[in-house]
Amino acid sequence: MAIKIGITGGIGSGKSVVSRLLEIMGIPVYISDVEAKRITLTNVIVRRELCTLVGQEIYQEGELNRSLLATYMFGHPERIKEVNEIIHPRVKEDFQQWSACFGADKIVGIESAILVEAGFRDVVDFLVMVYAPLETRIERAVKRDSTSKELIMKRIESQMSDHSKREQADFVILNDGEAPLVPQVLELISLLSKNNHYLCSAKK
Ligand SMILES: CC(C)(COP(=O)(O)OP(=O)(O)OC[C@H]1O[C@@H](n2cnc3c(N)ncnc32)[C@H](O)[C@@H]1O)[C@@H](O)C(=O)NCCC(=O)NCCS
Ligand SMILES: Nc1ncnc2c1ncn2[C@@H]1O[C@H](COP(=O)(O)OP(=O)(O)OP(=O)(O)O)[C@@H](O)[C@H]1O
Repeated sequence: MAIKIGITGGIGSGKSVVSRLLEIMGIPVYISDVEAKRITLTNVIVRRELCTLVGQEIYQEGELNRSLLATYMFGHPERIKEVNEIIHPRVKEDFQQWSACFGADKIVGIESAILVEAGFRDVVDFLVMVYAPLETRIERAVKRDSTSKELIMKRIESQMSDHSKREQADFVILNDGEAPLVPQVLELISLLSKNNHYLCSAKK
Protein backbone atom coordinates (compact mmCIF):
# COMPACT_ATOMS: atom_id res chain seq x y z
CA MET A 1 0.00 0.00 0.00
CA ALA A 2 1.25 3.50 -0.84
CA ILE A 3 2.33 5.91 1.88
CA LYS A 4 -0.42 8.48 2.21
CA ILE A 5 0.12 12.08 3.22
CA GLY A 6 -2.68 14.43 4.16
CA ILE A 7 -2.33 18.07 3.12
CA THR A 8 -4.51 20.35 5.18
CA GLY A 9 -4.79 24.01 6.15
CA GLY A 10 -7.58 26.57 6.27
CA ILE A 11 -9.20 28.15 3.24
CA GLY A 12 -6.69 30.28 1.30
CA SER A 13 -3.64 28.86 3.08
CA GLY A 14 -2.18 27.60 -0.21
CA LYS A 15 -2.87 23.84 -0.15
CA SER A 16 -3.58 23.78 -3.88
CA VAL A 17 -0.27 25.50 -4.61
CA VAL A 18 1.60 23.01 -2.39
CA SER A 19 -0.29 20.07 -3.93
CA ARG A 20 0.64 21.31 -7.40
CA LEU A 21 4.32 21.41 -6.38
CA LEU A 22 4.08 17.87 -4.97
CA GLU A 23 2.47 16.67 -8.20
CA ILE A 24 5.20 18.30 -10.26
CA MET A 25 7.68 16.38 -8.10
CA GLY A 26 5.97 13.07 -8.83
CA ILE A 27 3.57 12.72 -5.89
CA PRO A 28 -0.02 12.23 -7.12
CA VAL A 29 -2.51 14.19 -5.02
CA TYR A 30 -6.23 13.50 -4.59
CA ILE A 31 -7.90 16.93 -4.50
CA SER A 32 -10.94 16.48 -2.24
CA ASP A 33 -12.78 19.63 -3.43
CA VAL A 34 -12.63 18.42 -7.03
CA GLU A 35 -13.54 14.82 -6.23
CA ALA A 36 -16.36 15.88 -3.86
CA LYS A 37 -17.80 17.91 -6.76
CA ARG A 38 -17.62 14.87 -9.06
CA ILE A 39 -19.25 12.66 -6.44
CA THR A 40 -22.11 15.10 -5.73
CA LEU A 41 -22.76 15.13 -9.46
CA THR A 42 -22.52 11.42 -10.23
CA ASN A 43 -23.39 9.44 -7.10
CA VAL A 44 -27.12 8.68 -7.17
CA ILE A 45 -27.38 8.16 -3.40
CA VAL A 46 -25.66 11.49 -2.70
CA ARG A 47 -27.94 13.24 -5.20
CA ARG A 48 -31.06 11.70 -3.67
CA GLU A 49 -30.02 12.53 -0.09
CA LEU A 50 -29.09 16.14 -0.96
CA CYS A 51 -32.45 16.61 -2.72
CA THR A 52 -34.26 15.24 0.35
CA LEU A 53 -32.29 17.49 2.67
CA VAL A 54 -32.19 20.75 0.73
CA GLY A 55 -34.88 20.41 -1.96
CA GLN A 56 -35.02 19.39 -5.63
CA GLU A 57 -33.69 22.82 -6.70
CA ILE A 58 -30.24 21.87 -5.38
CA TYR A 59 -29.70 20.35 -8.86
CA GLN A 60 -30.49 22.54 -11.84
CA GLU A 61 -30.31 21.04 -15.32
CA GLY A 62 -28.39 18.16 -13.80
CA GLU A 63 -25.72 20.42 -12.26
CA LEU A 64 -25.26 21.00 -8.53
CA ASN A 65 -26.25 24.55 -7.60
CA ARG A 66 -23.08 25.25 -5.63
CA SER A 67 -23.92 28.76 -4.52
CA LEU A 68 -27.31 27.54 -3.22
CA LEU A 69 -25.65 24.71 -1.28
CA ALA A 70 -23.03 27.12 0.10
CA THR A 71 -25.73 29.57 1.24
CA TYR A 72 -27.77 26.72 2.71
CA MET A 73 -24.94 25.27 4.80
CA PHE A 74 -22.25 27.83 5.74
CA GLY A 75 -23.23 29.72 8.87
CA HIS A 76 -25.51 26.84 9.98
CA PRO A 77 -23.47 24.26 11.94
CA GLU A 78 -26.31 21.68 12.02
CA ARG A 79 -26.78 21.88 8.24
CA ILE A 80 -23.03 21.63 7.60
CA LYS A 81 -22.98 18.46 9.68
CA GLU A 82 -25.88 16.96 7.71
CA VAL A 83 -24.37 17.81 4.31
CA ASN A 84 -20.96 16.54 5.38
CA GLU A 85 -22.49 13.28 6.58
CA ILE A 86 -23.91 12.71 3.11
CA ILE A 87 -20.76 13.55 1.16
CA HIS A 88 -17.70 12.76 3.30
CA PRO A 89 -18.12 8.96 3.72
CA ARG A 90 -18.30 8.64 -0.09
CA VAL A 91 -15.22 10.81 -0.59
CA LYS A 92 -13.35 8.72 1.98
CA GLU A 93 -14.33 5.50 0.23
CA ASP A 94 -13.38 6.95 -3.15
CA PHE A 95 -9.99 8.09 -1.85
CA GLN A 96 -9.29 4.64 -0.43
CA GLN A 97 -10.09 3.04 -3.78
CA TRP A 98 -7.94 5.61 -5.60
CA SER A 99 -4.93 5.20 -3.28
CA ALA A 100 -5.16 1.39 -3.39
CA CYS A 101 -4.12 1.56 -7.07
CA PHE A 102 -0.58 2.69 -6.16
CA GLY A 103 2.28 0.39 -5.16
CA ALA A 104 3.94 0.22 -1.73
CA ASP A 105 6.95 2.24 -2.89
CA LYS A 106 4.79 5.20 -3.89
CA ILE A 107 3.92 8.32 -1.87
CA VAL A 108 0.49 9.81 -2.61
CA GLY A 109 -1.37 12.75 -1.10
CA ILE A 110 -4.87 13.90 -0.27
CA GLU A 111 -5.65 17.61 -0.04
CA SER A 112 -8.52 18.87 2.09
CA ALA A 113 -9.15 21.97 4.21
CA ILE A 114 -11.21 19.81 6.57
CA LEU A 115 -9.19 16.61 6.46
CA VAL A 116 -9.13 16.15 10.25
CA GLU A 117 -12.72 17.35 10.84
CA ALA A 118 -13.97 15.03 8.09
CA GLY A 119 -12.39 12.02 9.81
CA PHE A 120 -9.61 11.36 7.30
CA ARG A 121 -6.75 11.49 9.84
CA ASP A 122 -6.89 7.70 10.22
CA VAL A 123 -6.48 7.07 6.49
CA VAL A 124 -3.23 9.05 6.15
CA ASP A 125 0.19 8.14 7.51
CA PHE A 126 1.58 11.64 7.77
CA LEU A 127 -0.16 15.01 8.15
CA VAL A 128 1.14 18.20 6.55
CA MET A 129 -0.35 21.56 7.46
CA VAL A 130 -0.04 24.53 5.14
CA TYR A 131 -0.12 27.65 7.27
CA ALA A 132 -0.68 31.31 6.41
CA PRO A 133 -1.84 34.09 8.74
CA LEU A 134 -5.61 34.57 8.91
CA GLU A 135 -5.65 38.02 7.25
CA THR A 136 -3.53 36.72 4.35
CA ARG A 137 -5.88 33.74 3.89
CA ILE A 138 -8.97 35.95 3.86
CA GLU A 139 -7.38 38.36 1.40
CA ARG A 140 -6.34 35.52 -0.94
CA ALA A 141 -9.68 33.70 -0.80
CA VAL A 142 -11.70 36.90 -1.35
CA LYS A 143 -9.57 37.70 -4.40
CA ARG A 144 -9.52 34.15 -5.81
CA ASP A 145 -13.28 33.56 -5.44
CA SER A 146 -14.36 37.18 -6.13
CA THR A 147 -16.45 37.02 -2.99
CA SER A 148 -16.90 38.90 0.28
CA LYS A 149 -14.95 38.72 3.51
CA GLU A 150 -18.21 37.79 5.31
CA LEU A 151 -18.76 34.68 3.16
CA ILE A 152 -15.16 33.57 3.60
CA MET A 153 -15.45 34.11 7.37
CA LYS A 154 -18.50 31.81 7.46
CA ARG A 155 -16.39 29.03 5.90
CA ILE A 156 -13.48 29.74 8.24
CA GLU A 157 -15.80 29.54 11.25
CA SER A 158 -16.85 26.05 10.18
CA GLN A 159 -13.24 24.85 9.96
CA MET A 160 -10.98 23.65 12.77
CA SER A 161 -8.71 26.34 14.23
CA ASP A 162 -5.12 26.65 13.02
CA HIS A 163 -3.98 25.92 16.56
CA SER A 164 -5.75 22.52 16.62
CA LYS A 165 -4.56 21.67 13.10
CA ARG A 166 -0.99 22.50 14.05
CA GLU A 167 -1.19 20.22 17.10
CA GLN A 168 -2.07 17.28 14.88
CA ALA A 169 0.39 18.05 12.08
CA ASP A 170 3.66 16.17 11.57
CA PHE A 171 5.05 18.89 9.33
CA VAL A 172 4.11 22.56 8.82
CA ILE A 173 4.69 24.50 5.60
CA LEU A 174 4.72 28.26 6.07
CA ASN A 175 3.08 30.00 3.12
CA ASP A 176 2.92 33.60 4.28
CA GLY A 177 4.08 35.01 0.96
CA GLU A 178 7.56 35.64 2.38
CA ALA A 179 8.98 32.19 3.09
CA PRO A 180 9.85 30.41 -0.18
CA LEU A 181 7.74 27.28 -0.75
CA VAL A 182 9.97 25.13 -2.94
CA PRO A 183 12.71 24.47 -0.31
CA GLN A 184 10.04 23.53 2.23
CA VAL A 185 8.38 21.10 -0.17
CA LEU A 186 11.79 19.60 -1.01
CA GLU A 187 12.52 19.21 2.72
CA LEU A 188 9.17 17.45 3.16
CA ILE A 189 9.87 15.04 0.30
CA SER A 190 13.34 14.33 1.65
CA LEU A 191 11.92 13.64 5.12
CA LEU A 192 9.24 11.34 3.70
CA SER A 193 11.72 9.47 1.56
CA LYS A 194 14.11 8.97 4.51
CA ASN A 195 11.25 7.72 6.67
CA ASN A 196 9.56 5.70 3.95
CA HIS A 197 10.83 2.43 5.41
CA TYR A 198 9.79 3.40 8.93
CA LEU A 199 6.33 4.54 7.79
CA CYS A 200 5.81 1.25 5.92
CA SER A 201 6.63 -0.84 8.97
CA ALA A 202 4.58 1.39 11.28
CA LYS A 203 1.51 0.65 9.17
CA LYS A 204 1.77 -3.15 9.50
C1 LIG B 1 -20.75 23.99 -0.73
C2 LIG B 1 -20.00 23.80 -2.03
C3 LIG B 1 -20.95 23.32 -3.11
C4 LIG B 1 -19.41 25.17 -2.44
O1 LIG B 1 -18.69 25.02 -3.66
P1 LIG B 1 -17.55 26.10 -4.03
O2 LIG B 1 -17.18 25.84 -5.47
O3 LIG B 1 -18.03 27.47 -3.66
O4 LIG B 1 -16.35 25.80 -3.07
P2 LIG B 1 -15.24 24.63 -3.12
O5 LIG B 1 -15.89 23.28 -3.11
O6 LIG B 1 -14.26 24.88 -4.22
O7 LIG B 1 -14.55 24.79 -1.69
C5 LIG B 1 -13.70 25.91 -1.44
C6 LIG B 1 -13.28 25.88 -0.01
O8 LIG B 1 -14.42 26.01 0.87
C7 LIG B 1 -14.15 25.30 2.07
N1 LIG B 1 -15.17 24.23 2.27
C8 LIG B 1 -15.82 23.48 1.35
N2 LIG B 1 -16.63 22.58 1.92
C9 LIG B 1 -16.50 22.76 3.25
C10 LIG B 1 -17.09 22.16 4.40
N3 LIG B 1 -17.96 21.16 4.26
N4 LIG B 1 -16.70 22.62 5.62
C11 LIG B 1 -15.82 23.63 5.76
N5 LIG B 1 -15.23 24.25 4.72
C12 LIG B 1 -15.56 23.82 3.50
C13 LIG B 1 -12.75 24.68 1.88
O9 LIG B 1 -11.77 25.54 2.37
C14 LIG B 1 -12.65 24.55 0.39
O10 LIG B 1 -11.34 24.42 -0.07
C15 LIG B 1 -18.84 22.78 -1.88
O11 LIG B 1 -17.80 23.33 -1.12
C16 LIG B 1 -19.30 21.48 -1.25
O12 LIG B 1 -19.96 20.71 -1.90
N6 LIG B 1 -18.95 21.28 0.04
C17 LIG B 1 -19.35 20.09 0.75
C18 LIG B 1 -18.42 18.96 0.43
C19 LIG B 1 -17.09 19.14 1.11
O13 LIG B 1 -17.01 19.07 2.34
N7 LIG B 1 -16.03 19.39 0.31
C20 LIG B 1 -14.73 19.61 0.85
C21 LIG B 1 -13.82 18.49 0.94
S1 LIG B 1 -14.46 16.86 0.99
N1 LIG C 1 2.71 32.27 -1.59
C1 LIG C 1 1.71 32.83 -2.29
N2 LIG C 1 1.88 34.04 -2.83
C2 LIG C 1 0.87 34.62 -3.52
N3 LIG C 1 -0.33 34.07 -3.75
C3 LIG C 1 -0.54 32.86 -3.22
C4 LIG C 1 0.46 32.17 -2.47
N4 LIG C 1 -0.05 30.97 -2.09
C5 LIG C 1 -1.31 30.92 -2.57
N5 LIG C 1 -1.60 32.04 -3.25
C6 LIG C 1 -2.88 32.35 -3.93
O1 LIG C 1 -3.89 32.40 -2.93
C7 LIG C 1 -5.08 31.78 -3.39
C8 LIG C 1 -5.44 30.65 -2.43
O2 LIG C 1 -4.48 29.60 -2.57
P1 LIG C 1 -4.97 28.09 -2.74
O3 LIG C 1 -6.09 28.00 -3.74
O4 LIG C 1 -3.77 27.24 -2.97
O5 LIG C 1 -5.56 27.87 -1.26
P2 LIG C 1 -6.22 26.59 -0.65
O6 LIG C 1 -5.60 26.38 0.68
O7 LIG C 1 -6.14 25.47 -1.63
O8 LIG C 1 -7.72 27.07 -0.45
P3 LIG C 1 -9.10 26.21 -0.36
O9 LIG C 1 -9.24 25.72 1.04
O10 LIG C 1 -10.16 27.16 -0.74
O11 LIG C 1 -9.00 25.08 -1.36
C9 LIG C 1 -4.84 31.31 -4.80
O12 LIG C 1 -5.34 32.28 -5.69
C10 LIG C 1 -3.32 31.22 -4.89
O13 LIG C 1 -2.84 31.42 -6.19
